[in-house]
Amino acid sequence: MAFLNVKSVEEVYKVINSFKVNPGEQIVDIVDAVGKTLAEDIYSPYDLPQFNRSAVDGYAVRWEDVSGASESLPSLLEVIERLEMGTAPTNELKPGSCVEVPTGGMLPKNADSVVMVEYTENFSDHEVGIHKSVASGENVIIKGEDIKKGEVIMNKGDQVLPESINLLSSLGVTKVSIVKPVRVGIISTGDELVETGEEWCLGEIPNSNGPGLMAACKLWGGIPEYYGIVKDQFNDVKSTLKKAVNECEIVLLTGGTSVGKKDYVAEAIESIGTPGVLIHGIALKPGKPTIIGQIDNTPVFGLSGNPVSAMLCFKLFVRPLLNNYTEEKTLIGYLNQNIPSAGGRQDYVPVKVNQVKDKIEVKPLFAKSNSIGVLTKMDGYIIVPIHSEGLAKGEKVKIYLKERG
Ligand SMILES: Nc1nc2c(c(=O)[nH]1)N[C@H]1C(S)=C(S)[C@@H](COP(=O)(O)OP(=O)(O)OC[C@H]3O[C@@H](n4cnc5c(N)ncnc54)[C@H](O)[C@@H]3O)O[C@H]1N2
Ligand code: MOO
Repeated sequence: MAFLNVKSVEEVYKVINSFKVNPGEQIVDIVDAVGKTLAEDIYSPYDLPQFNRSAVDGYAVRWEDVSGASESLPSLLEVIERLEMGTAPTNELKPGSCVEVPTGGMLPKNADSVVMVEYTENFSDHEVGIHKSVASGENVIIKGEDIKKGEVIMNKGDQVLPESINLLSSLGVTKVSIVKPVRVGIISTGDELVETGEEWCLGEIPNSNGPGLMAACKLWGGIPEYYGIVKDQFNDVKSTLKKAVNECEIVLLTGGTSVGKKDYVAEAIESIGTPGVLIHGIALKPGKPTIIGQIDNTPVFGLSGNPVSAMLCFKLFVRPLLNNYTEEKTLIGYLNQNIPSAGGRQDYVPVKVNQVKDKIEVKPLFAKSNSIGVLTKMDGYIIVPIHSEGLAKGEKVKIYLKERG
């Protein structure tokens, strides 16, 4: 039986890394680019800041005019201008003069430092006493100190974050080119399935994989295209798959991956185009019967009908193709009981974590891959390596936390 020739997870990643998913590029408003991948390097059109600015509310001075100033012997300076925020000074400093500046305000020519207002005393509208000396450059943000004109501020391939939008806005950049979100076709196969929201009879079940996978696509930067429920009929699976392959960059099917009489997914993939099925069977639990194929240039995934397996295999194998990859968050904890394993396959065991005093306690949730409830009860997974026959109580483990985007 084809899928008994299982491939290791590493071999699967080699196949996945060979896939070229190229949805093209698109220019969007910067706020709409958040979470997306940049398709271009971005160069700064300006120095940042664009002018020498004060970091404090105070008086812009020439440092030598206030050297030696103290409470008992203040330096007396002429106030030649009181600068309003958002305007440029109209005067330049001459020896013995100063300009009052607000935080962020532009420094007049020849000013090299700013004395904080707390260390000054207004003698009149045009005279201020300075009670403290400053070093040259003190309380000043120099033009271009943050970013230089022409500097690469973001690289092609970077993920756009809210803080990137702040930076781009500060430089007047309003649109950027991003990699278009990947369109992912989702087909739920199964005679027993009804759409969520519809009534169902005993023996039938609501299609939970369809909405679950659509949500996963959305969360991780793809655009889900839902093709509905398809009965376990070879021709129906084939025609829907063909349509989805023509319209999407990746196609997912759920159900029909095993070796049951009405499991047609592998056959349908083979019947449409080449190279067809590349992998059928992975040394992985849950997810053993997973199918990975390619029809012309479109990767096609036959995910197990079992929801725990479908969601895990999406995360492991489909998500890296969505151009939205961020490092997985992990935690270190200690098992509170033994976990047996058959060996010869990599086990992903759902776990709950609890902080007990100064230690993270890890409780395995021994759930079947059809136990949907575990998807919300679990905090993450731990991995039992392929050649291990289990993990022992007290063992230190890495927890791959359930991700939220
Ligand atoms: N003889 C063997 N049988 C099975 C093997 C095996 O090695 N030899 N492997 C088992 C494993 S492991 C898995 S995983 C499943 C994979 O089954 P299929 O992908 O063919 O899925 P179905 O049989 O269609 O459904 C399995 C299960 O999931 C429910 N399901 C299906 N679709 C949905 C959906 N959209 N939403 C919610 N639930 C769904 C379905 O009702 C079944 O209960 O094969 C084992 N069998
Ligand atoms: O591989 Mo299956 O998802 O364990 O039941």
